[in-house]
Amino acid sequence: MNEPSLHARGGALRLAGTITRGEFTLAVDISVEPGEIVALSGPNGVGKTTVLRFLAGLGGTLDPDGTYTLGGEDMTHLPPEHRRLAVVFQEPRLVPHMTAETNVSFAATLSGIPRADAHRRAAELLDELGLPPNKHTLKPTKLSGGQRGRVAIARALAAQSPRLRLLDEPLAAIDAPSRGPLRDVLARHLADSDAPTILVTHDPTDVKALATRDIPLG
Ligand SMILES: Nc1ncnc2c1ncn2[C@@H]1O[C@H](COP(=O)(O)OP(=O)(O)OP(=O)(O)O)[C@@H](O)[C@H]1O
Repeated sequence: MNEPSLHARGGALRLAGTITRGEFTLAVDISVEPGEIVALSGPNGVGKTTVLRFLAGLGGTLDPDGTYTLGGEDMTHLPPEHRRLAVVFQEPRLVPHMTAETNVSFAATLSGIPRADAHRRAAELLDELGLPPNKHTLKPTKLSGGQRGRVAIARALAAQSPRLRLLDEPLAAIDAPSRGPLRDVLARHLADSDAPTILVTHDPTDVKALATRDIPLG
């Protein structure tokens, strides 16, 4: 039986096999080492988001002969909430009844950070990502798209020791002048992490600044 992996060690990602989502199928063979940041590239519709959604447990199936492991542990049937992933999806998926800061601190506490530290960490991350202090206590519906995007990035960086980071166009909603500084914030935090990271982006500057390797799909 699969136990919650709250204290499971990190390790390499191995994903191989055929992923199916509705009518769409895609053969993948992806390995990412701890600390590696891999850019998943390819044209619109090739299946980048499908791969990330499958890894997060949000949809899609892997053929019975396929492999999805982290540090050797089979993740295929582990409930999403037990996978210890840090994710940024194209739609920010914030918890609607929580404030910006609570969305971030909640992710930190779920990862084992004590509540007081989690609040401090959330405030620091939101500051670092340029969310004005008077917006920290607002709920997502009171924030702009770019502000919600900043909260989603902060949330993905708040969890301690995630086993895998999945970043799907993390800077897509960010205005052009802020993109460079936010890319630097992301780069700094990712450099400190032992988790394997998969980044999906159409921006070559992101790939150059953030990724250590490119995996073309299709
Ligand atoms: N909910 C869904 N159910 C079934 N098929 C879907 C669904 N969403 C997308 N698809 C199909 O899956 C395929 C891959 O889509 P996906 O979003 O993974 O591509 P992508 O590489 O991330 O594209 P983009 O660069 O445009 O974001 C597409 O052909 C798309 O039509």
